[in-house]
Amino acid sequence: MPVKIPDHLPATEVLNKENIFVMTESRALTQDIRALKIGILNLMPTKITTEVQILRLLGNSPLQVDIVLLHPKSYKSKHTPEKHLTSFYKTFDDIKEEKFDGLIITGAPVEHLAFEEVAYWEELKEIMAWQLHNVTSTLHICWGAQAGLYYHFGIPKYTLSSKMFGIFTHTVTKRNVPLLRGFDDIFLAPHSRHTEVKREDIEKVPELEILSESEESGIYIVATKDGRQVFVTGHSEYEPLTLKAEYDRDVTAGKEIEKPKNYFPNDDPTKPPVVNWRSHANLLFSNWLNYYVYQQTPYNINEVSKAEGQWERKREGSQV
Ligand SMILES: CC(=O)SCCNC(=O)CCNC(=O)[C@H](O)C(C)(C)COP(=O)(O)OP(=O)(O)OC[C@H]1O[C@@H](n2cnc3c(N)ncnc32)[C@H](O)[C@@H]1OP(=O)(O)O
Ligand SMILES: N[C@@H](CCO)C(=O)O
Repeated sequence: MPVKIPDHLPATEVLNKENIFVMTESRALTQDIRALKIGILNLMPTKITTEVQILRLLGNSPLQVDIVLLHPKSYKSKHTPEKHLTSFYKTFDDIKEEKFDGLIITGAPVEHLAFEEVAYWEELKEIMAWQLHNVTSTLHICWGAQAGLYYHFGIPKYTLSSKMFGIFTHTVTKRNVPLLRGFDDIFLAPHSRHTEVKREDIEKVPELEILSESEESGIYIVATKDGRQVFVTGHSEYEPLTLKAEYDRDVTAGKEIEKPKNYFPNDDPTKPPVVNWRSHANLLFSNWLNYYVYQQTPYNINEVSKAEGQWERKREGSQV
């Protein structure tokens, strides 16, 4: 939430320059507040687990958030009970006439396929095209990020020689960006993927900025300069035992799999992992929700298509 301060307090200018959100008294008096409408396009096979992980992070804010769960109509999920989907989920057809303040597109275990081979690719393309004019900001996670970067900007994914699996150290590449507000200089986040996107491909796209990366695990956070699309290649939302579950699953299946790096104490899979990425996950989601959704989206949700990116607003010197 913004700090509300007197109109001409000198701190306003200093904090504005640091992108710390302050609201003058006159603006606060005229501010209307409503619940935010956030869609979660859940592409994971472990849908119920993913719901909990994402809702836990979205719930860590004083803002009211209305959640709409979405699944692809063009694909029949093998692992999620039909009853769960019919009870709690909608499809794109149900909501395409509506506007959303935010949309989250999850990961999916389909990296081994070309994007075009994914059963719901045509539907996802439609959703990604729709999102440009009907959602204020979209947060893409892992495969969702690769799919978004490919669909919107033609950025390819590359197969890694071994799975990027574990907890990795990241640094802030671009300072004073609201999404990274309060981030430590070095912070940790989980990765669990067989593919990557490359810096040189992203740097060719003028609309994109690399916000955070890791020496070991590569690109981590990329966003459009207007903040309306955010791409995160890791899984900050993962719970303490999620990587262990993936590791145990692959060991049981007799697959060749290395232990997740920097995860088990002394690299001993019989010991419970120590969580060191939770504070980062909470900050990433609350910054996105606050600065890229709440502060940007119009009070009248039907005007979402007209929402401006925050960088443009800042340049014009107007109050967000
Ligand atoms: C890179 C990232 O984004 S990481 C995020 C993905 N991470 C995870 O999914 C971790 C949890 N998943 C798992 O542990 C496993 O996928 C399991 C245990 C749920 C299932 O494993 P398996 O039975 O070996 O795989 P299976 O062949 O059934 O396919 C798994 C999933 O792949 C996806 N999938 C596979 N082929 C396709 C395809 N052609 N088109 C679309 N989706 C596909 C589906 O999501 C499918 O599950 P669903 O039908 O329930 O949605
Ligand atoms: N996180 C995924 C990677 C595959 O896309 C898994 O281990 O299932």
